[in-house]
Amino acid sequence: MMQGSFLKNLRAGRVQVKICGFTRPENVREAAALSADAFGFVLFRKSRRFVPEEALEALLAEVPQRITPVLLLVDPEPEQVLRLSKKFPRVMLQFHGGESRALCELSGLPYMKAVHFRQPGDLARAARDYPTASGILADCPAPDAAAAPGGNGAAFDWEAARAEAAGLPLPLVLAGGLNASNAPRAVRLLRPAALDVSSGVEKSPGIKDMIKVEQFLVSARSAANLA
Ligand SMILES: O=C(O)c1ccccc1NCC(=O)[C@H](O)[C@H](O)COP(=O)(O)O
Repeated sequence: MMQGSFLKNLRAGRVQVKICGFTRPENVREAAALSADAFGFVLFRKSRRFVPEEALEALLAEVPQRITPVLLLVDPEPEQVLRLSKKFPRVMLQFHGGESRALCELSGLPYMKAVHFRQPGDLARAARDYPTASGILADCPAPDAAAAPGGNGAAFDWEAARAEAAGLPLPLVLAGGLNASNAPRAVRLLRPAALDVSSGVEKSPGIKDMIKVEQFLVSARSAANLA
């Protein structure tokens, strides 16, 4: 059983929120007092928010039952997926590279598949290719100079994704360049099940700013209420 209910119990008029890229236990503890649905931890070595496996236990200990911890991987070895799932059986996995469906399903844990939205059809294809995913996470392709395939604070063309977002057979998690100012437009246009934010609620990479987190939650939730 997964902690929390991220991408489950979805309700019209409420958008779920994942805050991604925590690196410090005290920062997780502070954010846990607010009303997010999932917290993400990046296990990709080249990320500015990289968390080594040995640090996970202390970080996950600060995540309350109602919040889903998400472990983010980029083209991991099958051994790492199996090791993590044995050690942390209550997490959701997020695959942010070119992983096969078989690798995503290997552990039996719930998972999200991230896809870089480049053109119409990308989200629908991902939903077809990963029908067992708990959700399709739509992110912006990494800018040329970026070291990581996510967490770059860049948004894709939401208008271009509108038609397929409306008919997606899996929950849509919208990511990439979100902040408290643009979240209402994102919610109105794409009506995602969840928003995923990292750079837009940070003081510096890996350090979340609680004022920005709170502003983001209020902004996203009130927009969803009106949508
Ligand atoms: O956050 C990272 O450093 C990262 C590194 C490698 C792959 C994915 C990464 N982040 C993934 C996320 O889930 C982010 O929330 C998403 O890409 C949006 O990030 P941002 O545009 O900074 O809000």
